[in-house]
Amino acid sequence: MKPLILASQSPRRKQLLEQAGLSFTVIPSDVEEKLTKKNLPEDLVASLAYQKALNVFERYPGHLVLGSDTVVSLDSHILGKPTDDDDARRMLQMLSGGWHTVLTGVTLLSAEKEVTFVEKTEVNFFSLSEEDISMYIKSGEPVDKAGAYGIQGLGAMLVEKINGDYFAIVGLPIAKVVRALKTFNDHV
Ligand SMILES: Cc1cn([C@H]2C[C@H](O)[C@@H](COP(=O)(O)OP(=O)(O)OP(=O)(O)O)O2)c(=O)[nH]c1=O
Repeated sequence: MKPLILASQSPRRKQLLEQAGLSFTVIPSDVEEKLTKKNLPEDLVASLAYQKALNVFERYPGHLVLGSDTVVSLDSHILGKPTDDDDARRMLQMLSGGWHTVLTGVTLLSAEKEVTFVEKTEVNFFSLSEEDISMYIKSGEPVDKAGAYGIQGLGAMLVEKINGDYFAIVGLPIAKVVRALKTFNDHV
């Protein structure tokens, strides 16, 4: 297989690829993420994952590049990373006491082949008091995370149930990524 590049600044994605025992280099993309309202969340994460992969592939055309993007979707709202504490509060209030969907788009891109797919996981939050939300925001954890929480950290305390792939919530559906990578084996 061609040398693999993870086009992501996310420490969680790096950790998941390491957990899978893969050798790779991290080169974050410099794609500016725009959450356009008109996109369906599926289309948005697929498009951003592709843009991130392409951005790095153009600099390293001899490599196999992995790009990814995660958003939270609730009714017709798409939640990315909060812009500040007030935005994090608004998001956590919206997510309190109900189900939402976490969508993670993945693109694998080499000179010979491209695969893009979207993984959806349903997450049910406990009802959160204002105090729960304030304490969680104070922890600083919401800052760089879609939907203003991280299930792998303190955010685990907010979650009553999930339906789907836990690792896709953290940022990468790792088992499906490894299976998709195997389809690139012919293209050495
Ligand atoms: C919902 C949720 C999201 N997240 C994270 C995963 C992603 O890193 C982040 C969403 O932002 P992304 O824009 O998908 O990724 P990123 O900016 O961290 O990294 P890059 O664009 O370089 O790949 O939210 C968690 O870590 N835990 C969670 O429970």
